[in-house]
Amino acid sequence: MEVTARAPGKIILAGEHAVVHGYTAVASSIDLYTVVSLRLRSEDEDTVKLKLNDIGLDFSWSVGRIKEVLSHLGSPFSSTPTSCSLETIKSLATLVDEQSFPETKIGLASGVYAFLWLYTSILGFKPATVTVSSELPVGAGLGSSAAYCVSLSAALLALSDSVKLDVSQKGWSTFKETEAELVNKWAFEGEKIIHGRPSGVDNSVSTFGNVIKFKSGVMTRVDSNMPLKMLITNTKVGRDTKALVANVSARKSRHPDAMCSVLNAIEAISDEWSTIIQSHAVDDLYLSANEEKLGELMEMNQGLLLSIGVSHASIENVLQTSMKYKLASKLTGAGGGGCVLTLLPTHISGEVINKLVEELGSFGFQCFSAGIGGKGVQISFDHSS
Ligand SMILES: Nc1ncnc2c1ncn2[C@@H]1O[C@H](COP(=O)(O)OP(=O)(O)OP(=O)(O)O)[C@@H](O)[C@H]1O
Ligand SMILES: C[C@@](O)(CCO)CC(=O)[O-]
Ligand SMILES: [Mg+2]
Repeated sequence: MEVTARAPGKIILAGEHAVVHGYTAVASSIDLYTVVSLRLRSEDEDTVKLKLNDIGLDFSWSVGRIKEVLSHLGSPFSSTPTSCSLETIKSLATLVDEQSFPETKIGLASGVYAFLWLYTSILGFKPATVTVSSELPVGAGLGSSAAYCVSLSAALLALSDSVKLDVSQKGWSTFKETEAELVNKWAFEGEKIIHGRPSGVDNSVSTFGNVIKFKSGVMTRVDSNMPLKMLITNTKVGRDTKALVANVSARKSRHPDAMCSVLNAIEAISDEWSTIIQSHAVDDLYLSANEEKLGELMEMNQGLLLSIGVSHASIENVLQTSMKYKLASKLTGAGGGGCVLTLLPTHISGEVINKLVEELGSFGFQCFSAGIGGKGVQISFDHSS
């Protein structure tokens, strides 16, 4: 039996970083997916194989070796969502090191630890082949880590005893609410291994899809009534969410009062975002006025993100370029490089967009658009294998 799970990436419309400290963020899923396929192997094959197509790495562990390395920690682990201890991460690192992880890709190792933790906790020691491939740029602010953890958790749970699914269904299907919550909780545990201190907004929007508001671990669905179009520019400057989040926390402990004021201002921006996108446009004039307000909110949010230290010269370059066309932009996700959003108002001409994309392209940046606010995680069973 083979199962395939796909989980969407996301854009943060307002409130990244602030959300880590208990302030509101607004996020939306996008129609770019990470896809995980999981095939259980017969017991005599005795290996767990992981193929990470986007980063060009393959792993293969014998089940016996995994048991040997983890048994002193009390594995098989609890099959309910549990945090991975530091001691366990050290043992998982042993399993990864034995596969001669290339030094140049060492920043990607935590994703493999997250896989091993989710795998051994949810499926125990069943031999299997797991393949991951993604339409999302990895480590660029579009929630690749969350889409990875959500799609992995979904595929693993789909073939576990913790979830009872109708395997006769054909095509993509969604999870029931309680099952989706379980997927989300496991994905959060995976995100903790990759991020250190995730707020939970990324895995929640990847699991449940659409537009959400998120504060202090609590998700509220936002009924968006506005057609939103964003140009996404990938600066291709590599960055690491874990390090950026840690830097913001350090700045907060150095300047608690100033940072508190900034984070409060970001929360006010998120709240206004969610009010505006929920309102029904009565006519074109009303829609244009709301688009202008969202543009201003993006400019203010970006200014505040600069003040907490997560912008980057490449991001500022995108802002200045889009400003020449009177368009508002902000970074999305953790910043420090990665992707920038530019709001494309309904009545913008195709000619302006083409010129902007060409100019951004001349700096080596890559522009694309994505559908905003689609479904969350889905699964599909293949009965032929
Ligand atoms: N398709 C993938 N294959 C393998 N590992 C992945 C994949 N997608 C994400 N990862 C893991 O997630 C890490 C990137 O996560 P990170 O949080 O830094 O970036 P992001 O999630 O793309 O951006 P943001 O958190 O700002 O939205 C990688 O280093 C890797 O460990
Ligand atoms: C930077 C951050 O706020 C968003 C990353 O997409 C981190 C988080 O919320 O976990
Ligand atoms: Mg991430």
